[in-house]
Amino acid sequence: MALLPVADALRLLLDSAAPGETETVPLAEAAERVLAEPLKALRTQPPFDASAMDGYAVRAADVADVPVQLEIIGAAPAGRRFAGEVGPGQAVRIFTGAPMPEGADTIVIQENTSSVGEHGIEVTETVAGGRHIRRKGLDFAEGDLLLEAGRVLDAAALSLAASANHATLRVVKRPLVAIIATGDELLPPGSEPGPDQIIASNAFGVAAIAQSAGARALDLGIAPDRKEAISALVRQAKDARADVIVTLGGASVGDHDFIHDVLTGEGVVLDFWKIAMRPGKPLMFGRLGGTRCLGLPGNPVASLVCSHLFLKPLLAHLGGRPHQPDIRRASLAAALPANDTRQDYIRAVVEPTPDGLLATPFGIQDSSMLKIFAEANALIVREPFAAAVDIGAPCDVLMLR
Ligand SMILES: Nc1nc2c(c(=O)[nH]1)N[C@H]1C(S)=C(S)[C@@H](COP(=O)(O)OP(=O)(O)OC[C@H]3O[C@@H](n4cnc5c(N)ncnc54)[C@H](O)[C@@H]3O)O[C@H]1N2
Ligand code: MOO
Repeated sequence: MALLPVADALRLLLDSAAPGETETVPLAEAAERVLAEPLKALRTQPPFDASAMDGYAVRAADVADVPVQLEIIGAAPAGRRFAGEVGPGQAVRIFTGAPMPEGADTIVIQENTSSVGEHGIEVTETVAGGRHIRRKGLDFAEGDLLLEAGRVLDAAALSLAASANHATLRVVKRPLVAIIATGDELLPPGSEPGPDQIIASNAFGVAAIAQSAGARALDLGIAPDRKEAISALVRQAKDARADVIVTLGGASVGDHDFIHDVLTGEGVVLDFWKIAMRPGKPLMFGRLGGTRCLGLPGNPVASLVCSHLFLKPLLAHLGGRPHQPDIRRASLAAALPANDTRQDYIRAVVEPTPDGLLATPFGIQDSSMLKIFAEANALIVREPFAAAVDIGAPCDVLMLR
């Protein structure tokens, strides 16, 4: 049977994947969350004409000719306005952020004054009317639209929401990803493996990728290669109301590869199984009601490459986040042979040179090899049936970091 092209698999996977439920969170917990509804200002900022400088609130007409002496009739620190009115020949000591007193129409900064006795100043520089005054509503007015729905709440957005007097924000719920490892040979890190056992590694990288896409990861541990044991964890994932269930391993066709049977047995309707990609050929995707199920191949590099290419955009869509793979042009530092039927993702180091990016592929690309994956910062992407190419040929690279 012909393998499904990567682009078709991605289309099926993202079909109808849209942001789901929303929740209200305190502002202090809203960083990097996705705003679920447009945000309007609950107040006007500044709520009054305010001084932008430390100095004196005066009448511009009084300081048209300098030097001139003025009488200080009071003070206006930030948070406490001067109650009276500034008359001719008078000034009010004022500080940045304080409301402008009645009668004054400009600010003389204190550097342009000197003290005269206990209650007077001499103004040494003239200043035009309206200087150093922040007008009421300069930043925003009550009712203004401040942030669009879908905005990822970065530093400026959070401070703006706070300034507009929102103590909580309505955000898109972070999708929950339940991760199930499978395999009799697997033990968690920190164990003492027997002679035929290895350490389970995939869940950690997959969880990290899920979290980088704004999701929560729930590691349900390792099921042995028994259908009932795997089914039990799939049900546990359902009970936890996972939006996405990810299984690791058992996706291929061996005698101990049960994921296909378990998922379909649990009622999963498969959208696809096996795609034209290396690594990652046995990738499986289906739906169990509203829950999406992604069966990742067990080989560690296949698990992670499939997570970058499929799980990440799926979670971004479900969480209402933008997702744009970072694909760039580079030239090859090594010749590559002709490609076969599968789209190839080749671990490589991409580095800048005066002539542009240079991509150096690792020589051996077995999909069990994590060390070179950790050294790689990119994947060279080769189309199915791509012709053999020489050193220096252009190529596409998917940047990973
Ligand atoms: N006859 C065929 N055999 C295989 C095919 C095929 O098309 N026909 N495909 C190969 C490809 S491609 C891959 S990828 C693997 C994936 O198979 P599975 O998804 O069934 O994975 P497993 O057999 O369970 O494990 C493969 C390998 O990865 C190790 N593994 C599994 N889970 C983890 C984990 N959580 N952490 C670390 N390592 C893990 C496992 O021990 C195996 O060494 O199938 C090929 N075979
Ligand atoms: O996914 Mo397998 O790792 O293509 O070899």
